Order: sequence, then C-alpha cells, then structure tokens
Amino acid sequence: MSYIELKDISYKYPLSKDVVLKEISYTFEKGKLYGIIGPNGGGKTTLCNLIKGLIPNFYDGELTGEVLIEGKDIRDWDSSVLATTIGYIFQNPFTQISGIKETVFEEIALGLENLGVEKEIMINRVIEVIKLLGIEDLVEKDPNKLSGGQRQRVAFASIIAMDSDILVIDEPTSQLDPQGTSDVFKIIQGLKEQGKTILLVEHKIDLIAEYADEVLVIDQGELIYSGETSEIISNRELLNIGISIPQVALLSHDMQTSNEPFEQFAITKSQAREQILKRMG
Ligand SMILES: Nc1ncnc2c1ncn2[C@@H]1O[C@H](COP(=O)(O)OP(=O)(O)OP(=O)(O)O)[C@@H](O)[C@H]1O
Repeated sequence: MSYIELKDISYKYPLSKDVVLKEISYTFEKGKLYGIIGPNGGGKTTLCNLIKGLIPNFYDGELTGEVLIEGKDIRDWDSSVLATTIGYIFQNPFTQISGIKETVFEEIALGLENLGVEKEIMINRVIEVIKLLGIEDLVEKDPNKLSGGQRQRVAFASIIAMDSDILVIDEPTSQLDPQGTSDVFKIIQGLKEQGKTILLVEHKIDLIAEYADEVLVIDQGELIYSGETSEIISNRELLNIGISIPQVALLSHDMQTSNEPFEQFAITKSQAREQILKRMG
C-alpha cells in the first residue's frame, strides 16, 4: 500500500538557476527502509526536505507535482501534525541542536515539551531514549559544546523521543567513528523493527546493502535507478557515476561468470559466507 507517494515532482530553489529535482515519482510503503544514494549535489537532501515538508513550507521556489502522505497532499497537512509524523535528522548535526537548552536532557525533551506532553511522561520517555542510545554520560552536558559525533547521537535521541512514524535521516554517520556508526545502524534497525518507515541518505554502500529494503539512486536531480536493494546496488553501471558498489557484489559478479556460480547473488558479507559454507557442504 502506498504510504508516501511522490508524483512527478520537479523543484527549483528560489536562487538556483537549475531545476534540482526532475520529474521524480516513487511510492514508499509503510515499515520499509529506503536507502537514498547518489553523487554529491545530486539532490538527496533536497528530496529529504521535500518529504519532510520543508519544501514548500520553509523554502519557496518552484515546485510542481505532489507529495502525498497517506493519500493527503503534504500542503494540506496541519504543520504541527506533520512535524510529529515525520522526524528529520539533518545531515549537519550542528544545525539540529536548538541552541536554547542548557543540558542534553532538556534538549532531548524539547520536542515533547513543544507538544505539551505531561512532565512525568516526558521525563520517563527521555530517560528511556538516553538508555537506549547509551548516552548517559552526556545528559548534564551543554548541547552547544558537544563534538559532532555527540551531537549526532543527541539528534537521534531527540527524534526517537518524538516517536514519529516516518523518519528521514540524512547521512547519520558522517560524524561518527566505526563503532558509533555500527551503534547507530543497530538503532536504525531497531526502529525498523518497530514498524517505522525510514528514508535514509547514506554514502556507505555496505550499510545500504545490509539494511535497506529498496534503494533510490539520484543523479543530477533525476531518479535514475530504483527498486529492490540487491538489484540496484549490484548494478555495475553505478561505478560510471562515481558510486561504489559493495566488494561482495563485485565478487558475486565474478562468481556468476565462473564455472561454479553462487546459487544466490550475494551483496553482504553474511550472504557470501552462507553461499561459501553451502559450497563447502
Ligand atoms: N538552499 C539552496 N538554494 C539553492 N540551491 C541549493 C540549495 N540547497 C541545495 N542547492 C543545490 O541543489 C543541488 C542539490 O543539492 P542537495 O544538497 O540536495 O544534494 P545532495 O545529493 O544531498 O548532495 P550531498 O551528497 O553533497 O549532500 C545542488 O546543486 C545544490 O547546490
């Protein structure tokens, strides 16, 4: 069933000469994780801004086509309902922090406070999220003095606290080390298991291979490939536009042309391991 629908979307920012999104149509289903990939400047963040409703509500510009959420045009949604239905984790965590709260605890509570959630429920919810993310050491800290990686975790916490049904996450691991990246992806997987619909911009293709159900490739404003993850990210044509494909997928391609191909095309290490173990009996 279509949950979010883009219908022939084209968009130009007020000050840009060029159209930044070009005739994009796609249907997103509830509870799936969608990876959005593509070269720099292709339009991924702009697409996120659109789905979050920042375009056209915050940015002007020229927009044609429709964004429907649960069948209703995004322009007809009440802005406060939209803000709670869709959580957005910005690419730059420095812009995510409100700047008006003195502690991380208050910062995480801010969205719930704005919604007028009862104090006790709010406190319990914030504590729950802090434990979930393992950021107990940050609660008393000044959010304005955190490192990029810490801000990224706090941004996650703030959004999870809101319990939005749709999460638009723009490069969540750009400021994180490998351990932090793996922790964040465990959280994203947990959110998916809770039935959230997740749109995730991420350059790390191995993570997309492992976690995404479907992938959209955006290049120069056009949706050039879209569909089921293994089909899209095993496409060697991606290399021509500067997108890497997982090493495991390259290995699978080699295997397909060998005398003993894999029974199933592998795009993650665990899938390749399974194929190899099968082969070994
Ligand atoms: N506020 C703005 N006003 C005018 N042009 C903009 C604005 N924001 C982005 N652009 C332009 O729109 C195009 C798409 O940018 P966007 O940030 O959506 O791409 P992206 O795929 O997310 O890039 P990256 O991977 O570098 O984050 C770029 O040419 C960019 O310069």
